[in-house]
Amino acid sequence: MKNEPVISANNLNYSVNNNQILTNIFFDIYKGDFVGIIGPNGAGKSTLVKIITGEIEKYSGEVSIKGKIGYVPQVEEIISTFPMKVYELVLLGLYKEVGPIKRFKKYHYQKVKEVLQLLSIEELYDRQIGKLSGGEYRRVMIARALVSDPDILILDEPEANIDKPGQELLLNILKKLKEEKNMTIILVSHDLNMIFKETTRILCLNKTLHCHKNTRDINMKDLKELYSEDFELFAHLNGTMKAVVDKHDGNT
Ligand SMILES: Nc1ncnc2c1ncn2[C@@H]1O[C@H](COP(=O)(O)OP(=O)(O)OP(=O)(O)O)[C@@H](O)[C@H]1O
Repeated sequence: MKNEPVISANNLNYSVNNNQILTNIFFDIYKGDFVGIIGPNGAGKSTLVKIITGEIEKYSGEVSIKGKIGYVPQVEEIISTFPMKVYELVLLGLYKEVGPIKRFKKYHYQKVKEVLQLLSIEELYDRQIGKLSGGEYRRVMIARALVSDPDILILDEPEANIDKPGQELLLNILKKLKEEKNMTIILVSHDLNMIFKETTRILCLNKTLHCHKNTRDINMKDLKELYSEDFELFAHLNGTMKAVVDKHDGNT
């Protein structure tokens, strides 16, 4: 029998100004799951993530979370004039633990070094964040999410602005976190190649939950339903994605 879920949504509904954004969402996510959340633009993926992280509080239904969450939000522009060094940004990930009054201790700085090392960016420790490349900045944001040793890591479109080698590196890091720490990982992404390559479960979301299955059980029908008539174009634009889908598509 499986353990208790670490994230559980029970009849979750969310609307803003009478605009229904999420409807009747039920799902359970278990420790060590590597979950991909996919769906078209405006499907409510980021909204769902913000509900899980607690950023959005006024929803109806129940969402229960067991464990500490590390969150890498969708790409924000780097404010190049903002005078902050990489280690200072990563330390902000420990802010909840240290609080507004206490100062960071030596071991907090050590923790920052360790997490930068894990992500192979230790040489960025002292760099100004405004001088980082887009890919470097993404990894620093992941470091900030990981520095507090979360049980659950949530990443919202982390592949944006990163080149192919950078994406491979990112996937390898996520794989390592799952294998070595049995971390629960949630990855929101439009890159279906990336999603199909490493995730174990997929949530297909478009305002309602179309399906929640093992990645290997997702088929073309599920994806066509999710992306509707735009799917053929979408598949074409994604190029090799179709091959990945076909590989998994044992039923049609
Ligand atoms: N604060 C808000 N006020 C009004 N509408 C909102 C608000 N936040 C989100 N929405 C709407 O909710 C819907 C879902 O948005 P959300 O950002 O969650 O989608 P998404 O699936 O993450 O999209 P994308 O793939 O484009 O990032 C959109 O139609 C969006 O315009």
